Amino acid sequence: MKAIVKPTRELNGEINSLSSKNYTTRYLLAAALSEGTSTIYYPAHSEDSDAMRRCIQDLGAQMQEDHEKIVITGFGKLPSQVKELNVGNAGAVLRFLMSTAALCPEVTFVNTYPESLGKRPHDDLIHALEQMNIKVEHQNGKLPIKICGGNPKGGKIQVSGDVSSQFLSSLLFLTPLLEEDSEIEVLHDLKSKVVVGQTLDVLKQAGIQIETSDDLMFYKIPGNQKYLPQKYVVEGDYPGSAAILAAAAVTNSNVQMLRLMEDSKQGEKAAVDVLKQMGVSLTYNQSTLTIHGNHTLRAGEFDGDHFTDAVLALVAAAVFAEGSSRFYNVENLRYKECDRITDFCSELKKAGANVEERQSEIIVHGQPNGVEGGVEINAHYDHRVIMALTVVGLRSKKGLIIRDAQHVAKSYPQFFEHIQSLGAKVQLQED
Ligand SMILES: O=C(O)C1=C[C@@H](OP(=O)(O)O)[C@@H](O)[C@H](O)C1
Ligand SMILES: C=C(OP(=O)(O)O)C(=O)O
Repeated sequence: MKAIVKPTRELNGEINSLSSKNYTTRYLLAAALSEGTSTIYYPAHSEDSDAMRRCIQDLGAQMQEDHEKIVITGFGKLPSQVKELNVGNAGAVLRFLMSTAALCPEVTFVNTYPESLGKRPHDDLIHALEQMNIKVEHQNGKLPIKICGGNPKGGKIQVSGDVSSQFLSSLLFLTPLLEEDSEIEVLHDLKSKVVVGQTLDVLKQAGIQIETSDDLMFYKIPGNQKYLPQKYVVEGDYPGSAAILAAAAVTNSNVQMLRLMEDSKQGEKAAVDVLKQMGVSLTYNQSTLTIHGNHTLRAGEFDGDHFTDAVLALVAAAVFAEGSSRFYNVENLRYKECDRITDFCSELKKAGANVEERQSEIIVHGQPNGVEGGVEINAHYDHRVIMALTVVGLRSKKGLIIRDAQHVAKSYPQFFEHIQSLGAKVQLQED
């Protein structure tokens, strides 16, 4: 599918924000690891969250879903002896389930996106699993990956956190179920630290006890715990909504976004502060966020590790700011659906943006008069590239054509419908 994005000066209206992908994947897994019946209200529907649904069902979770909730009876620590799992292109789902799969004798994660997830590294998690009596067969740390488990053991575990926080989150889900107590030490750095807070939040709601150091680098996890069956309510999604906010920030706009909690633990909530710092007016009234864009943005310097999945959308906004912006501490964007520094910058340059890349930074020289556009963009299998380039296209002179725009469904299938409903001139065309 192609998205033909035309220059658009105004966006107005109200959007019922999509449900949080990161909370949905976590609640689904916590429900599956419980032996009782849990209910999740307003779960997200996207390729990634559907991948988690499908895999936990393959592992033996029973589920029934209607338009508002999903009722799940979990398998506890005794999943079905499934041989193969397909996570699609979902990194978090793969990494979280690599630990869960160790409760089965032998599970192979297949490689269905060789050009995207197939290129992402999982070595750090593999090394941690190997310390737990789990044998892992892999292709240089990449898919396909076979987990030979059956009898995983807790104890002292070290895991590196400088490529992805998902490896640590994965271990935090499995270790409470093991017979032995565990201690997890995070080596090097911990990137995307904020999202570990969401893991701990969900584990706490599921009745799991974990002692955590203040810097989130050390954990004590008692063994023999049980996930309690629970009622969970999924809040709105900041990473996806950040793209709508960026679109509103680069146009003349008056947009309300419903269901975005002001006290959310999602790191990408920082998109609100970043845009405020760039001079955009944003206000909350309970959980409705109103944004007024007036076509004017100021540049700034931002530590992108605090809002990993919103960096691309905010870089897109900075493309139109007065002055030069710097998004630093973002090296791990290189290990996502594509290389979100090199690949993203090359698409931005095609569109006419003035950007520079460093190993762990994106520098944007703003062009308040807009970029040229008039070119075709390669999506690189990346939903966040698609959304960010849509933002750029709205304020380009000749528009943009985004190829393979169907990949937006990885996290936000309604993105184009939502932005069209605000008045964005976007046409979708099947190939
Ligand atoms: O734990 C999670 O659900 C996620 C963690 C982050 O990944 P990294 O820790 O690899 O940065 C984020 O980018 C991803 O979209 C979801
Ligand atoms: C990187 C992302 O997801 P994942 O790592 O789960 O594939 C994302 O949603 O932007």
